[in-house]
Amino acid sequence: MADALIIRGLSKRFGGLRAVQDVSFSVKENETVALIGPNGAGKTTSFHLITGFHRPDSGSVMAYGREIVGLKPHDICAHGLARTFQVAKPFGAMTVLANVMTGAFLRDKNATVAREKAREVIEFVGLAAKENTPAKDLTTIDQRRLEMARALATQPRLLLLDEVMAGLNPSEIDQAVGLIGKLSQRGLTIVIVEHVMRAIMAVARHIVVLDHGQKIAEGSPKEIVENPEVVRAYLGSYVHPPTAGES
Ligand SMILES: Nc1ncnc2c1ncn2[C@@H]1O[C@H](COP(=O)(O)OP(=O)(O)OP(=O)(O)O)[C@@H](O)[C@H]1O
Repeated sequence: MADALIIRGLSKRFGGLRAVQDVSFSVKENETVALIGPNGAGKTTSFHLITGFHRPDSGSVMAYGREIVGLKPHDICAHGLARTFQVAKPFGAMTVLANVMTGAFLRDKNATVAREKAREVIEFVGLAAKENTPAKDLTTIDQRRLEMARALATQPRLLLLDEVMAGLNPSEIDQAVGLIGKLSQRGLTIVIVEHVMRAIMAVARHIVVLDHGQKIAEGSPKEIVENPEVVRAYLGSYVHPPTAGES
């Protein structure tokens, strides 16, 4: 399979803090890759660097054969990379439909076409009954659905999901996992930042682990949960491998 995204030597400092240090990884087309690591590891900053919200100090981001470092977020979105935000930023007073149409307008300025496209993704994420609800009145899971719908309305090839499961209860997490699975079946390439490990294990085929801005491991979910350095830096609180003497 061809590479959708090739990241090489990505670095970003904030004053003296090296938020992302020489990070490299690739994402193949139609693959779901998870970016995990402890708080402050540099995951969201990596998303900001990939999607043009921050400019890296050094490094390269090739998306579908084109260098996108230096492009504006809008142009990166037009190139097929859409993202959600850790803290949802809908237009609160606007309805679900109007919010999603703002995404659809990227591809088509015709309001009728944009409305049609927006309705299609609203239906897909399960918000059809609430298309006229103001965004500020949505529950947490519906706000996440709206975030995804806004991103999907831009018709991306690659979707970057930043902690879309934060604050969801277990059954809502299952619904979100199901939705991500359906997107992958539709052919979308997905990069997901998430702390909910059982969700990561369910959706990701490949995992990249960051710690203090550096990549400390990458591999299949099985390789990652068995990696002692990853367990030490991050997974210790989630996975308890047998200690000496246990079977
Ligand atoms: N705009 C900024 N200015 C200064 N420091 C920043 C800025 N953005 C992020 N940082 C710092 O960079 C480091 C990496 O932050 P980042 O948000 O990328 O981590 P993260 O892995 O996404 O964490 P979390 O899991 O808590 O969301 C942190 O120490 C953070 O405080």
